[in-house]
Amino acid sequence: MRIDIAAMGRMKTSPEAALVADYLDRFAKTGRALGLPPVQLTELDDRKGGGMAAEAELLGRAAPPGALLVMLDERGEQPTSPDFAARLARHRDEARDICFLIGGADGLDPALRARADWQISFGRMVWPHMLVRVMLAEQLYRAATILAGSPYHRA
Ligand SMILES: C[S@@+](CC[C@H](N)C(=O)[O-])C[C@H]1O[C@@H](n2cnc3c(N)ncnc32)[C@H](O)[C@@H]1O
Repeated sequence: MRIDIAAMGRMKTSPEAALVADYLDRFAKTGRALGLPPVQLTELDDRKGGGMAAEAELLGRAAPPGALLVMLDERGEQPTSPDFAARLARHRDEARDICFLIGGADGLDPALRARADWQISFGRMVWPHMLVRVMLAEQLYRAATILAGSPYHRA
């Protein structure tokens, strides 16, 4: 199994970048004993400014062939953290690769969204894509702690 995040835009040195690195590091450490691999983050730039369609092309190419495509979108499902953890464990047990896709300022192209195996929303409000990376990294770490039975997730 591999777990990827493919996201539009490059994070410079910033509080968001530090948080993403910290949560992904914690995920790697907690996930090791659970058979969950470290997350690979791919940052994508559309230098030619080709819009959503060009971004969709880049995001689609960044996903490993055959990976489950999980798209972050405010119109998606809103799973609970334990549901998210259970789904992660299911795909680990199936040895299925997972690729999370996060759009840029204009969002994910509808044609790309039509290819999603799962669309996840962090609420109906729109968040800046860099914060969505932080939230996803935190939820991955939270999922690992839930699967490990550690007390981080108290709900
Ligand atoms: C600034 S948002 C783009 C918003 C865009 N106007 C749209 O309609 O999709 C950039 C990216 O952040 C992610 N995102 C923003 N809000 C989200 C939310 N509430 N839940 C999940 N992902 C979200 C999505 O991947 C989105 O493509």
